[in-house]
Amino acid sequence: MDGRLKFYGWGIENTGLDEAERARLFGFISSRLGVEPREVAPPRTADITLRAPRLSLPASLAPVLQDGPYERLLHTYGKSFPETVRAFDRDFANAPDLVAVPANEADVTAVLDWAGSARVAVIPFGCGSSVVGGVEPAVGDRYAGVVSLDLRRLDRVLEVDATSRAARIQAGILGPAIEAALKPHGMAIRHYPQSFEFSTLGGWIATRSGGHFATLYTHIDDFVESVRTVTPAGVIESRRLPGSGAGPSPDRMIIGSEGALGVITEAWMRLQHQPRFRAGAAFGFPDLFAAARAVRAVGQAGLYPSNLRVIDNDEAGIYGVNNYEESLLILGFESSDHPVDAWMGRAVELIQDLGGRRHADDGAVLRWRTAFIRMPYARELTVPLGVINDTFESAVTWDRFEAFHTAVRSATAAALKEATGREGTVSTRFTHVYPDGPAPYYTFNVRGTPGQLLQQWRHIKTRASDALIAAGGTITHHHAVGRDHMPWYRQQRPALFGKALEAAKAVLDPAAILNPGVLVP
Ligand SMILES: Cc1cc2nc3c(=O)[nH]c(=O)nc-3n(C[C@H](O)[C@H](O)[C@H](O)COP(=O)(O)OP(=O)(O)OC[C@H]3O[C@@H](n4cnc5c(N)ncnc54)[C@H](O)[C@@H]3O)c2cc1C
Repeated sequence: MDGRLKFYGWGIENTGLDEAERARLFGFISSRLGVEPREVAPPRTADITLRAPRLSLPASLAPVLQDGPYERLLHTYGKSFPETVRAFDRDFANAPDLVAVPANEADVTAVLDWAGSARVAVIPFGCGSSVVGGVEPAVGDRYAGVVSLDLRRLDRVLEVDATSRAARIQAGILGPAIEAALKPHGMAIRHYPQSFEFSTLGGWIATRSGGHFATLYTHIDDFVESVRTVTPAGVIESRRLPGSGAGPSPDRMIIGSEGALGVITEAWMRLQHQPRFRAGAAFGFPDLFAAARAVRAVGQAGLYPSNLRVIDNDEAGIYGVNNYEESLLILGFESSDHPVDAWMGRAVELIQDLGGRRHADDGAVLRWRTAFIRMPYARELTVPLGVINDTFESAVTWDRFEAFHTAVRSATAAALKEATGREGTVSTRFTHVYPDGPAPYYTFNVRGTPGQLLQQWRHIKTRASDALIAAGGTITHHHAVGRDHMPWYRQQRPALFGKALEAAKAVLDPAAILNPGVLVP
């Protein structure tokens, strides 16, 4: 990575939207939200006074621990809306006392040993792209202090097993570095979350991230062959196996453990050969429900397209894909082995039978994809102008989908008005699709009131989350639980399962130092 990460926004310092992209963003917030665009300077390290570290550096860990202001600021927040608001408010009250940057697994163990004996909380940190409050050191006053444990020096692909198509990869490596290391072998994981450039393998595993494939290999889970985790009680490493029926899976306990059970240090990951055959098309539908019927037909036909996304009329309009006149269905197939025309042909037939209007070219798809990749840079421009912008995602079975969507969308739209007194926008897309249901992803925007943005956001988030749990969805399909989703995660998970998780945590992390407040209260 060239340059330093921003501690208040997306990507590297001095990068962001270009002039044309800013003009489009500012056009949207002024015409749709009534916000007067202007440029606001972001926070600088020198603007912020941090509390003095409550911990002194133990001599034995001196090469691993840092207490410089930039490192402490960078490790205070992830990239969620409320975190960005607080960063622009120069509120870094929960900054970690120290940042640990271990060079190897022995360093990780040493940090955990010291933290356990000194009652210090430890927050595992990949690249801080959490959007659910997963990395903020907000741990209350039960602890003598907090250390953020950044895995960025564990950044190598260690071994490639070309026969089994798998690689042993360290947890702190960023997406593009995995890609570069595997390229000479003609392989890749082919897991591309939108945050690919600035997120790590360990973060993906810890959060059960959702990636490129819209069907079949939707989550990182599907690519994990085995995983190695350092816990305060010792190391757990699962056996490399293509599959196993030997009891509950140890990998399943670690995948999605969000830094609360241990520090993932490396994993054997299943690889794919690079695709040689591809086919794709875009279709228009009058509305989301019409497109959803076609998606269900393709999703249940056993064709498993790599791409099967829907972007509703609002999302298409906001992203500049069209003029809000239709929902866009994007279809794609890929294979490293065989032509995909037969699968493509059948999917096109199903979609057209259900009313899809095939686009003559892929202009709309390209416009959407470009805006989608660049969108993360928008928040640092809109937050200081008082725009409340956030996303949330879920999954629900097809039998409930239409009622679910109607309830969630209307609760969210109503909450925007209740919170701010103003109309906002709510748009939807499907990120992933299963034979038994879709994963809908919602984005909302509204002009908020500077000084009250956090309370207004909290009201909207609560109403939307209540609605999606009441309508039978999950509080998260791939963004994870973090601190923000805990109230609804507790409602969703079976109570006895919660107890079993607490018991597992008590064994693996007896002093309860790991990411307190996440997954286990
Ligand atoms: C613009 C944007 C787009 C996004 N797009 C997607 C998307 O398409 N799909 C998706 O699933 N998510 C997405 N996310 C969310 C986020 O990128 C994912 O949750 C990602 O997996 C986090 O990776 P990270 O390395 O940044 O982890 P961090 O944010 O640093 O950490 C996330 C959580 O994992 C824990 N953790 C991190 N590393 C380890 C480790 N080695 N061992 C144990 N625990 C660890 C942390 O304690 C924390 O609880 C997006 C976020 C942003 C800001």
